[in-house]
Amino acid sequence: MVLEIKNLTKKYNRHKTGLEDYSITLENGILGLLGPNGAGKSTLMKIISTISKPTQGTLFLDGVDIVKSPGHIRKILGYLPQDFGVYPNLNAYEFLSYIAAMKGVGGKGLNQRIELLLEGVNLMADAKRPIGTYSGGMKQRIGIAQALLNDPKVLIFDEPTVGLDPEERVRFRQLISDLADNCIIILSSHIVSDIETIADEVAVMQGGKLITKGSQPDIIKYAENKVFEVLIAPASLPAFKSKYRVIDTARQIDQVRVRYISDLNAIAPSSAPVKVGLEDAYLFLTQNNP
Ligand SMILES: Nc1ncnc2c1ncn2[C@@H]1O[C@H](COP(=O)(O)OP(=O)(O)OP(=O)(O)O)[C@@H](O)[C@H]1O
Repeated sequence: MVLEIKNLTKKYNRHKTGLEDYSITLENGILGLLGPNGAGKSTLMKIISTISKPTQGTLFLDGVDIVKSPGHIRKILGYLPQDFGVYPNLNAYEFLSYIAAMKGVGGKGLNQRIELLLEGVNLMADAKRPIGTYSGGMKQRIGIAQALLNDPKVLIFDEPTVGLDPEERVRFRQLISDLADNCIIILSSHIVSDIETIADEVAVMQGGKLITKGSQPDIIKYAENKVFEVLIAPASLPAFKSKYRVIDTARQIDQVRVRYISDLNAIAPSSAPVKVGLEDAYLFLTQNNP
């Protein structure tokens, strides 16, 4: 499948723009959306899910205009919104059966599919108690399961790992990695490491705009030779922070190890370059595009 998004703009009102002239082309595989609060990640996901209409721009899925024909994507869409709500009195079976009915998914295999999904998100043991008694992470997992009910070909997860413990994060990754060959999967996260372990490609967004999209090695290249480490006295840290863009600090016995972004010709004395990762590149890119 190919999803072609061109010159997408979403204006909520005269003062609020969610997306501005946003163009991106997606094919099967996992795209990680990274961006600070207000970058436009949810706005983009809502427009692709046809929950929200763009002010301008086009979205074509395999050549079909999904703004004009939303039904074309809805029947193959799985969507976990950021503010996913549940019916607290229903148990997991009942809830998934209800969502299946809403999506027009039925047939003989439905119960088996529901069980498979409940196993996939590790909720089998709790499937018969009301969802209202679930923890936040368990509710999130039922949200993940409902998105997968209709065997989707376009899967959109807005902050899917919120509330999941490390073990459940791994389980989530496994669940969606298996689908990525035949599916366009888009997921947003504030946790760079979640995207890092799973995404084939990464799109970095800020202020409603796409800063860049590419494979992880391509994105990481932006920060090469731009990130350094130095040991300084704790008392010098405030002055250091006012001069450099500090990414991270780690307290040593009587010093602080500071990781920071700088041009090579402006680094602090005794600094050493570091091997950069996706988080460094993300911070570098969003810092340079205020
Ligand atoms: N319904 C709305 N009405 C007015 N402005 C909105 C609305 N929804 C989003 N916005 C604004 O659009 C911009 C993009 O918001 P969006 O929720 O898409 O960002 P985000 O990247 O998903 O952020 P977060 O990570 O905080 O969820 C923000 O400035 C936000 O305040």
